[in-house]
Amino acid sequence: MPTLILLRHGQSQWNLEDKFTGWVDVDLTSEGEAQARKGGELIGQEGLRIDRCYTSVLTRAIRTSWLALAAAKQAYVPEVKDWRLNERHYGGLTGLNKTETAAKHGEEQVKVWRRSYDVPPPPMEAGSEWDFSKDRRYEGVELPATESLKTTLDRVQPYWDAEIAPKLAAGETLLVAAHGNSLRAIVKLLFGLSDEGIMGVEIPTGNPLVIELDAQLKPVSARYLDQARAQPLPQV
Ligand SMILES: O=C(O)[C@H](O)COP(=O)(O)O
Repeated sequence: MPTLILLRHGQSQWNLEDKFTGWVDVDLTSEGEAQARKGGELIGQEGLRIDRCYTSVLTRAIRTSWLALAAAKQAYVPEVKDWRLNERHYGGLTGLNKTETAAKHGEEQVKVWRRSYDVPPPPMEAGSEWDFSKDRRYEGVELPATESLKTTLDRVQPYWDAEIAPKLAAGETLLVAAHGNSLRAIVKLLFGLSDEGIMGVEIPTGNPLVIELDAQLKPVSARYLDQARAQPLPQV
């Protein structure tokens, strides 16, 4: 049965500092490393045999995949990295403290920026200290200045359709180690959630979400392996 394991990276330094991160390449904290290892141990204990791993080009997701695969005793599986699995680009909010931004613009506005489906945060200004245009990871990529969840899904979906879905359709078990919002985009797609339905979905760090799929790649079951740190899931 096709099986997809979605794993959000462990706690990053900017998760800890409560900052909008997006594409900034912030590393894991020691707590985040421990979460990634624990996620991998749980994958191993479940007897899940991973055929392939997909991750973003951001260190926190890549290292989460390495730590988890090693803890699952499957460090040898092939791994592919692609920017299209990156976190959503947080535009002009990048690097700002989330609580301070809510105090300045109001909780409601920040909730719209963080969780609405199609309202993007303000764009990143040209020449910002977080400008990624010289970063060789993004050579040839038409860089966004900001992304909503919708425009994140617009770049995740072609990758999903071309690279990930065919492997699942062939019956593989895949680990996708990525980010809160690139994974929310995949959850919206897989579960057919409405634009409102996805707003309430939160994905905890370092907690493997195992989704079994039928031959049409419709979810037949979904559960977090660490029940103590689980969040509500859409109905299958
Ligand atoms: O980019 C970030 O700041 C986080 O990884 C996800 O942030 P959010 O939960 O505020 O969307």
